Amino acid sequence: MAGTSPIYRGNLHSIGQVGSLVRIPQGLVDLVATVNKVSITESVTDSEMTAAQIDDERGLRVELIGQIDRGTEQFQRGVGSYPGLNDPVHFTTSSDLKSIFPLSDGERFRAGCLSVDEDIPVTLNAEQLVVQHAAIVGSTGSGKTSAVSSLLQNFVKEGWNASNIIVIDPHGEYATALEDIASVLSVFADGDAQLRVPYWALPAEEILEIFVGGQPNKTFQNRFEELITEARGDFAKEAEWLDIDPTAVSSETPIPFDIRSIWHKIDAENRETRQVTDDPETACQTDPGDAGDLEPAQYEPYGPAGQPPNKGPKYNHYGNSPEHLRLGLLDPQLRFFQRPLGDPTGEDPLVEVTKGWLGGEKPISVLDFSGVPNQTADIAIGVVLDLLFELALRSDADGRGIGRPSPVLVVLEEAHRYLSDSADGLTRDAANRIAREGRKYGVGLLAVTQRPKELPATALAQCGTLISLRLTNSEDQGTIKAALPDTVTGIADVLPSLRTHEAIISGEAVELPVRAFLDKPNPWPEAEDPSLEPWRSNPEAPDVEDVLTSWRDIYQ
Ligand SMILES: Nc1ncnc2c1ncn2[C@@H]1O[C@H](COP(=O)(O)OP(=O)(O)OP(=O)(O)O)[C@@H](O)[C@H]1O
Repeated sequence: MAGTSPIYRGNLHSIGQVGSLVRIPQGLVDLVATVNKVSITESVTDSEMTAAQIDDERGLRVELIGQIDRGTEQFQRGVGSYPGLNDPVHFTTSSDLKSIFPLSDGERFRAGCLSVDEDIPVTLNAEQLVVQHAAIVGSTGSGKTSAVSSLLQNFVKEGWNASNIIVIDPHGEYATALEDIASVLSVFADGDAQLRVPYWALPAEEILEIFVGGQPNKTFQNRFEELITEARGDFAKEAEWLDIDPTAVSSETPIPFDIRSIWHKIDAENRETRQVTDDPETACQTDPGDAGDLEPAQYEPYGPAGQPPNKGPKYNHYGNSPEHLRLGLLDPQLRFFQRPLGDPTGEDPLVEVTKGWLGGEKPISVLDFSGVPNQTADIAIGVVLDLLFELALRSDADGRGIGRPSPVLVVLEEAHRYLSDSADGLTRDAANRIAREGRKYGVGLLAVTQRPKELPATALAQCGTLISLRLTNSEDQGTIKAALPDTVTGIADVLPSLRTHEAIISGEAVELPVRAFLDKPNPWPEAEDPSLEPWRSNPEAPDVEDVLTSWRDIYQ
């Protein structure tokens, strides 16, 4: 064909776009193939080339993917015959494409439209997408956050309005896009909108990592674990709603305990002076302090040159760690870990907490961790993933739990941060367990990342559907090419030149691998790049007073 952009029935057709489709008539059927590569043969040198030769040597490499029955106009995957030599190749028209790409129905929902023909919708199979895991990858600014927002908006709009979708939102980007269809829980909100991840649901080691950070004094750590085990056991004995053998409780069992009382006890041991070193009755306490208010107990200073008061048996054994723990407990950024506290006579507090994470009556829940230090947010996210997976694992298929009776989809923004080898141990294990085993128990994963290279190969291999936006880094492109089926690796060559919100979608949820424009979200997420307009139009110097006031407010 002469030229590459013919106009047919009023529409412009781009011939030979990588990712576009062609039709090859074969008797009663039309074979359909994807264009994988466009080339000019290298067998002729420039000097020998004539215009005619160049025309002759132009080539498309295509991958046969299916056939359309001319009678019924139905498309089916796979081909029954192969083209012969010199068979003509046609571009596909809108009506060909309509019979290839299924419309939204009770099983599929709209994701966007074909790049080569915006009138043809691209739909995704909801069940395959959710249960078989999926990944959305793309360099920064390629449109990942907007893509997730529009997919979720379309999904709910098209009828899946009682779903359990949990969006882990480390940067607070999704609230504006999803607030009509989601419950938004955030770390600094008040009341029911506050995101809560109780510290007592964590093993002792992680609790210390959150509140003390770094490497706490070893003696302190051992004593902390010992006291936690004791406190969890005592709670188990008392609690009416818990049916657990108190002697089987360890420092890791997720049973409530009061961390402030434990701090107060250890801190007092670290400061205690006594008249007689081995007689606790002779402690020289001047002020008992208050555990609830994090006020330390005070003691008389020890006497000079062996004079009483003497140092208590554990005086200064724990170094600065008790003080670091106190400061951690006072830190407003970590307050969301301190709620709810357990009440042995009340109800299981984890029931309310997990109901909140699942969004209550809303189909989506956004867990906004913005404002929390990365390392701490990562641990909290690990706890959420771990508990959700454990609940799904233990839910009966015909019960009222989550997982097999009602699948959960976890949307994991910045997935490389939680799945990679460098992630916190608890978080890495929880995220990888969902990637590996989630589909068996009805926990789906939608991993969103700008660094696919940093995802473990096993996690990417578990993703049945891959939505690849523009990728500019060659290592990331290599990872995605390796993850794509052999039939579409040619298409992957266009990854660096995709336009914003244009993607290659392949895998279980699509009929065929396609190059598509994903829909615009409405409303948009908080993903707009800041504008430089104020640099031209606003001559006043910035005033940060209000910002400082509201920042300080969180320390009240
Ligand atoms: N469907 C779309 N139509 C038009 N513009 C879009 C679309 N999707 C995204 N954009 C624009 O592209 C820009 C980047 O989008 P977005 O923040 O979603 O990308 P991202 O990959 O999540 O970026 P980052 O990794 O930096 O968070 C935004 O300014 C947005 O307005």
